[in-house]
Amino acid sequence: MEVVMNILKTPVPSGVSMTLGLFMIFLALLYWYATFPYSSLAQCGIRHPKPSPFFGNLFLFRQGFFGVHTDLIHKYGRVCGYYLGRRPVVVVADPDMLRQIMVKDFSTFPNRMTIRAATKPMSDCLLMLRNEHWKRVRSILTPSFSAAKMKEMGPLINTATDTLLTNLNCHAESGESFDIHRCFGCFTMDVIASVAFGTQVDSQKDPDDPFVHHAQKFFSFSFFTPIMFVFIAFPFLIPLARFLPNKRRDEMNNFFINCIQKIIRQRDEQPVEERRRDFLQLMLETRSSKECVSLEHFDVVNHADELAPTHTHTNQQENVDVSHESPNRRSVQTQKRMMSDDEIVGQAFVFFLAGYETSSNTLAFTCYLLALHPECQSKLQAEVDDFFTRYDSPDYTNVQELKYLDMVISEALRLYPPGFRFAREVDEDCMVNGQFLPKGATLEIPAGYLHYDPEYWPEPEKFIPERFTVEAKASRHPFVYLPFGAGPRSCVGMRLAQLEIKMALVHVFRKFNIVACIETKVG
Ligand code: HEM
Ligand SMILES: CCCCC[C@@H](/C=C/C=C\C/C=C\C/C=C\CCCC(=O)O)OO
Repeated sequence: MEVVMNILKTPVPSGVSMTLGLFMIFLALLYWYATFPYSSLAQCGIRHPKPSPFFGNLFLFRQGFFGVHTDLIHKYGRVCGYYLGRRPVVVVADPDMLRQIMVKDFSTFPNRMTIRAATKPMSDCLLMLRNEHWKRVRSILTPSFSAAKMKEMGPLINTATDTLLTNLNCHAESGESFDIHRCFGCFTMDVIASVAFGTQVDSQKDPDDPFVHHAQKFFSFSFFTPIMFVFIAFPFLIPLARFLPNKRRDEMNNFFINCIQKIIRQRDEQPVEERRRDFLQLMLETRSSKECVSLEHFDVVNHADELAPTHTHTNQQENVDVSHESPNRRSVQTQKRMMSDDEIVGQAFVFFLAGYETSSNTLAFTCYLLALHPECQSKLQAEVDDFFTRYDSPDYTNVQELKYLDMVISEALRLYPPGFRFAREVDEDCMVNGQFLPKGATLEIPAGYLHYDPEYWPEPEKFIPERFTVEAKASRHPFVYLPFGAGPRSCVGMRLAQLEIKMALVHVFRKFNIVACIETKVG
């Protein structure tokens, strides 16, 4: 008692006890902040791995998405979850549920995952736009990828292919091994610059072409940087991100913005009759447009067209009627068919990037697979040789006769989908196929996982173009093969991608055999 009394008698300075008290309250608040978001998935009955405070399950993804998706789905089921920082993510690998989300209930899920750290011009591009803003821009752009427009692109792509063949011929004659992916990157950059912007970039002739250099800089972005961890743990700080110095990001953004603005100035200075009706011109003409664009029966890129028979079975696009949208999202069904300068630059930016990276990867992986499967390569070469007994050169219409080529490309896209995962946002609490989905969650579509799901793809690791015969396609669920996504928000550039890939490969396999070399990483 004596000791206790002595202790009680010793007066604690009020400043120390106050600080101690405040510190304890701070710790309690910090613990609450660090843990409170991590109940939403469990409340919906969505199973998920145990999240860590502040970062959730972020660190699962250190080695990429594919392995994590496979582990999560095997352990927690086809509808499972995780926390990307504080953001609840529902992984949906149920094909029927995907059909509902991406097509049937599209008006409930029209938006992608929000990336609040995005800066201009990325933040103005179609990938990032939302709701009526997205619908207006998408409806303006869709016609530039119509079948009629693709027919006009054929000669331009053939010109770029001539340069590609010249370069490949130099490599062939040298007898040296070379990086064919780099050749294809320069080819696809030339194609997108030419067909979309009427600009000869000629990156195939300039090994240090600035367009290719800056596009590569964009894709070398690393998500796991110290400052990203701060923003993931404290997302309310993200708006500050755009004010933080980021030399690499700003240099890349400014390069594309300045180049695109220069191309626009050159186009505006051209006599009207000399202006080519390309993708850029279509956007520029909306600056003074008085037209309105109807959004009620929103037209989409129809995957059931003749160029991509692969997709006729997967996820045929219907004209989606979005006029029945929920009251709080009922949109104005017509809007001014206009685009701001920032929107024009934003679309040009994403088309350079998307047009460069995805198609060049697909070309390179297709050649890699054919190099490792010479019997398939010979079968394709036989089809190509037969094609050239009937035609002098490929175009949008006649390439559709090359059925085996389409099967080879489809199988390459299954094994190596450039868009291996993409997302939709849950803007309101809702139910899909009996599963409650909470507002604010992200729905993640694991295309890469679906493409290797043994339930739909026997021996999924094997390269078997015959998986895409008409009969095989008809017997498979359409939403287990999503190389270009599905529904009104699917890839707007699919037709152009398919056309340039097919035209390039027809020319390549008419003239060359592709073989692996000692540097080829097989696996
Ligand atoms: C092999 C080539 C390509 C592949 C595999 C591919 C794949 C994809 C995928 C998976 C998506 C997301 C679809 C969804 O969320 O349902 C997408 C969206 C998009 N792609 Fe592609 N793409 C390719 C080429 C291109 C090209 C050449 C362009 C432009 C010239 C392009 C422009 C876009 C745009 C703008 C979007 C966003 C569409 C929107 O949000 O409305 N893509 N692409
Ligand atoms: C939407 C994911 C697949 C996009 C494939 C697209 C290529 C785009 C090229 C550049 C954009 C780079 C990254 C996209 C950043 C965020 C995407 C939105 C987030 C999400 O939906 O998960 O090919 O056409």
